[in-house]
Amino acid sequence: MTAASMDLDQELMRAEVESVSSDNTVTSGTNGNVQVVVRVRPPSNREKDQGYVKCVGVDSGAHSVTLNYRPQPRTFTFDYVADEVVTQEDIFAAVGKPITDACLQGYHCCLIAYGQTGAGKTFTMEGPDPESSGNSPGFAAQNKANAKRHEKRGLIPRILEYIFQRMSSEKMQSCKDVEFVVKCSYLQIYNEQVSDLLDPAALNLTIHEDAKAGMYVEGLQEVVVPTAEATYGVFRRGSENRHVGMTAMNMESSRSHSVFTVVVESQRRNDGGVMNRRTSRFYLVDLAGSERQKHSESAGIRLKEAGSINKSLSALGNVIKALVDISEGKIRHVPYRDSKLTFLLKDALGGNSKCTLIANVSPAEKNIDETLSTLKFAQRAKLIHNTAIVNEDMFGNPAVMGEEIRRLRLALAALRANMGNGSIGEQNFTMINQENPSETSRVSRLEHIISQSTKRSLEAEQKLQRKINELEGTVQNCHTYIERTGENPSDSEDDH
Ligand SMILES: Nc1ncnc2c1ncn2[C@@H]1O[C@H](COP(=O)(O)OP(=O)(O)OP(=O)(O)O)[C@@H](O)[C@H]1O
Repeated sequence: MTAASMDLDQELMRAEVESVSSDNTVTSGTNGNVQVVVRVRPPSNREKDQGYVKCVGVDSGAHSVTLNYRPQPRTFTFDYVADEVVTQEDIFAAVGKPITDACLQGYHCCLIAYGQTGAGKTFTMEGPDPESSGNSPGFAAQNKANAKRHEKRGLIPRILEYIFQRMSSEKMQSCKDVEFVVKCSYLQIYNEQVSDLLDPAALNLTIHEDAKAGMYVEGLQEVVVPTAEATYGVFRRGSENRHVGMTAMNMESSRSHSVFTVVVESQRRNDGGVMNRRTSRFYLVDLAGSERQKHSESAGIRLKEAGSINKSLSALGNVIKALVDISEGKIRHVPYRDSKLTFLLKDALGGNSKCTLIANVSPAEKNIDETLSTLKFAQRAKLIHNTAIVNEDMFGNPAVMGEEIRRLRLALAALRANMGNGSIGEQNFTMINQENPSETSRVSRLEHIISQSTKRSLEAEQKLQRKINELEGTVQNCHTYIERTGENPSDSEDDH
């Protein structure tokens, strides 16, 4: 077995293990629906002072949340539910780790925090505000106070740590060539305008769509980052710019959507010289507060903000609704272009990406209507079906790649035979998909790799053929010249 085939088999085995992981992990199988998590935060001091009444019950075993709504309680089931005692470490283990593993395998990923203002979105994504207890980077637990903060750090610092840890252990363990490059960028969408949080002068940027690269923002700064600490430093710098902007414009954090993007590029060379290059993009999204805006109380800047937030969150709701209709077999136009947020997140919602939504809610009865609306939104999002693929290219010597293609075709044929079906028609494929999803996912991964390799190999062969044609043309010209003049052109060149 070649090194490349061992890599592939290990990769496929890992994907399979992940799709059958334990109940308390939000799994990241090869394809599937948006994963939805609900997190209920503890009551705040303010809620306690105002006569706190609890209205949310969590059954973590049944993955359900019950809202004591009158006259009828309402129960919702999700992929994972976290009550107020669930720690930041638990959330990372259940939600952050599986999606980061998928990102490191080459899938585009997206983690979105949704919920009303004060429901715990920023706490979940980042941890407590560093301003409130010194400017600790959230990594090193140098003293007692820091150790407490360290424990409370949110998903973003933990994800960054994990990405770099896994990359360095792969580099250490692997005897083959492997290179990683990590880049990050940070933007916010405020009043339907995209601005660069790493470059405060870059305002009103434009979002574009590219057939190969997907969605991208023109002029957005992308920083190459060597370590988790450096990446977190970039994130903190952007978050500080967000705060400066907020004070200048007198807005609260929940008035803008922020998107921190981490891009992981990897390149692995196997013994045969075939290169495997993967690029995955990980969006970490902290949305504006989802509470309904009271237009009558808003004026000036607030009115404009309220309008923009309503527009983008209702556009998000409409996109989700259309996608759910599509997953139920209806033909629908998906209005991604109705807001900057939905256009930017086009791939993450219903496209080539794995997506986890964390719906944050307050446990207090006074917020029961907002909580119900968050839970309904989250329940709808659960029905969105994404088709994520590993974003990889293979390239190298055409002969070696030809051998690789042959090997992959054989592996595919063996898999198909294993499924008791020599040629898989569309109908059979769907049937097998239902019966044996893990085998099918192996087949679709192999098919994707074969199609990518075939494309690369064809390109390399065409290039080689063009070179051969060029050389043959030159040789022919030389013969003609010699026949006509009796001179060898290279001799005459030497004369000058
Ligand atoms: N699970 C939790 N455990 C302890 N405290 C929490 C938890 N979730 C949130 N909090 C606290 O609740 C308060 C509000 O949380 P946070 O700022 O994260 O809300 P938010 O949804 O991001 O609000 P906004 O939309 O205004 O940005 C903060 O003081 C935060 O520390």
